[in-house]
Amino acid sequence: MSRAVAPATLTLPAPAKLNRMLHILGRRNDGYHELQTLFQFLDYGDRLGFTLRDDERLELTPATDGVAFNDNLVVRAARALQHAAGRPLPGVTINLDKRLPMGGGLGGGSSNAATTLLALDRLWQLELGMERLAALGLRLGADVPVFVRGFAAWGEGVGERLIPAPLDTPWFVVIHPGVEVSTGAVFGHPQLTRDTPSIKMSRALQGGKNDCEAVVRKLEPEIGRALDCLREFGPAMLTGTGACVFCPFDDAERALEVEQRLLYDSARSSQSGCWRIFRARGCNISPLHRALKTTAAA
Ligand SMILES: C[C@@](CO)(OP(=O)(O)O)[C@H](O)COP(=O)(O)OP(=O)(O)OC[C@H]1O[C@@H](n2ccc(N)nc2=O)[C@H](O)[C@@H]1O
Ligand SMILES: Nc1ncnc2c1ncn2[C@@H]1O[C@H](COP(=O)(O)OP(=O)(O)O)[C@@H](O)[C@H]1O
Repeated sequence: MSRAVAPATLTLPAPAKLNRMLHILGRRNDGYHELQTLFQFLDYGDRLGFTLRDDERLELTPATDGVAFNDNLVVRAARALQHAAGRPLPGVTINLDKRLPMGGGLGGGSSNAATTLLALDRLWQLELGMERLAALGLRLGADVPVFVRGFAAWGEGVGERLIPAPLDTPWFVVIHPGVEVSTGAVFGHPQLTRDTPSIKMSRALQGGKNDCEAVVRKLEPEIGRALDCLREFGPAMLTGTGACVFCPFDDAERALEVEQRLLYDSARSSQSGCWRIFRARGCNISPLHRALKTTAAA
């Protein structure tokens, strides 16, 4: 049977995610927390370009600010695939066009890792399959599997048990309040709510809360200010462990109006003076998977 010729170059999106709600049910023996969450993608994110090389080197351009080469989730994902393949593979130059704020609760690093796994699986013609790729992803971070699988999902466990979630797909106005919170600091906080009873997805789809909000407000009051500001316009929430907050709108025009109002007002509302505000549409199929379907050989 003849195989399709694999492309030598691929350019693909690495979308952001939002947690439309996030409950913490308890703490496991290994210290990780059992969650229930609704993941949804945004049609906004980073972009990665992959070009096969004539040698065996792995290159990443430009360097990611504040992240060492060997710690970069893009590099770790490429190495995990090389290891799984168990045979020598051509090198690759990876270009990362970073737009998502790091540590913002938008899952940028995890999304970069997932895009790398799927792109190199195709370029290197490994055909490892979804289950293997999601399992490799989980070793890189709890949020990687949802980006690998590519459907909006009800996530349980640490977010690795995923079933498709029929979420509405509003427009969102997102604020990055110009501060950072560490995921570890939130999960390690003594006052974190850790005893929310388990619910069914159908109930979560009716609207929910983020159990990290109270602790995140304590750790970074600027995030609380951004939330309060957005709540003047609708049911705003925190994504993941922050720092980003978001508010859904049924129509694009209203989202644009709110975005512009916030851009105008943010100098007054913010204390950090560096809020970043953007608008994006929620999607239940990842832009990565849409692009992979349509990307032909370069
Ligand atoms: C909470 C979520 C929800 O989407 O959002 P983010 O705000 O980080 O995007 C994620 O599950 C985060 O996943 P991820 O960002 O990969 O977390 P990791 O780097 O694996 O974890 C950092 C640290 O947070 C703690 N941690 C993380 C996840 C979890 N379910 N329980 C935990 O206790 C652990 O102490 C861990 O060492
Ligand atoms: N390619 C990458 N992009 C972003 N962050 C990365 C990357 N590689 C490693 N990291 C590390 O992962 C951490 C979490 O990043 P990110 O996934 O963007 O945020 P969050 O988990 O809050 O949604 C960053 O603070 C950074 O140290």
